[in-house]
Amino acid sequence: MDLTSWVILPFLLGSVGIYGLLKLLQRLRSSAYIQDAVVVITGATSGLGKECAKVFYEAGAQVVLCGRNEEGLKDVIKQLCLIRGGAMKFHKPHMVIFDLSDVEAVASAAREILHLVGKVDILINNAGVSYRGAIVDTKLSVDRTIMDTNYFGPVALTKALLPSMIQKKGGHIVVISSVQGKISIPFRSAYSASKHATQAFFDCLRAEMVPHDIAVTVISPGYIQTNLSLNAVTEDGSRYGGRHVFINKPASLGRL
Ligand SMILES: NC(=O)C1=CN([C@@H]2O[C@H](COP(=O)(O)OP(=O)(O)OC[C@H]3O[C@@H](n4cnc5c(N)ncnc54)[C@H](OP(=O)(O)O)[C@@H]3O)[C@@H](O)[C@H]2O)C=CC1
Ligand SMILES: CCCCCCCCCCCCCCCC(=O)OCC(=O)COP(=O)(O)O
Repeated sequence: MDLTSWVILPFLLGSVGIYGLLKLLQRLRSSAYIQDAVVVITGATSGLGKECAKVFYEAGAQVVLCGRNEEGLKDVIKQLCLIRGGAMKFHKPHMVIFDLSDVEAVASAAREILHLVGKVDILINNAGVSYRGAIVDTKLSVDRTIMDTNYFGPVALTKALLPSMIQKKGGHIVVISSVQGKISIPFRSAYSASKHATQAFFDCLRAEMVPHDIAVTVISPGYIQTNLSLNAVTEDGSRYGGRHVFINKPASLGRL
């Protein structure tokens, strides 16, 4: 036998084997982390929230779906119950109905969540609303509406659930911000301001939660085609009702 058969071949096969084993362990560890975990998702009736609900349900999490539209939530739950395959064991999804812009409703929703499932492992602050308008024409009440939903809502829900997470010494808090939480663009002042505030608050929280083993993640997506533009609030508080036209030129700000 030559050098290839005695040294290189066993080395290559061994490396592939070890790599495969590590990958398998990694997969088992991450699915074990999600299996049975309590995952609370706001804005679960549509877009990113609905997709998160599917992914976590499919991985065996106990999902608590939050929203203000009962029929919408029931519809998502029906869709989840049709999912086959994935987790070793599926948990019946829960729903909690409240308007995120009403801080008192948020506090009682947090109590309801803890009563239903006893703890929260992962909180996904996803719900949000868009805004379109010129600053000069926009009523202050509109700025407040956007801040109430996109900033005070997630802040209030997080604060209400935080003591229970600190007590159990662990968990993960996620918030869906936006590229607009880092860069401001014209005619989106209230939205961008709400996302900048969100970024700042959750950055502070991340640092404060280090001793409690609670991870805090701010996610900043770019454009995704969902119902967000459709439901954007305009200068006078009315619904925008249109969709974005994506102009396929890299240099243009086609969605402005
Ligand atoms: N789509 C995009 O391009 C991007 C989105 N994002 C962020 O992602 C998150 C999800 O948005 P996306 O999925 O796109 O949008 P959707 O409009 O599809 O979903 C928004 C969700 O938030 C809920 N929601 C809105 N206001 C309230 C409220 N006051 N109380 C309770 N629930 C409420 C909606 O409920 P209902 O069905 O009752 O309206 C809906 O379930 C938002 O925070 C958004 O800012 C960030 C960057 C890009
Ligand atoms: C060298 C300098 C380059 C500077 C480039 C600036 C580019 C700015 C890009 C801004 C991208 C914003 C992505 C926003 C993602 C987001 O939150 O999308 C949702 C909305 O904005 C709300 O939807 P609507 O359709 O109502 O705007």
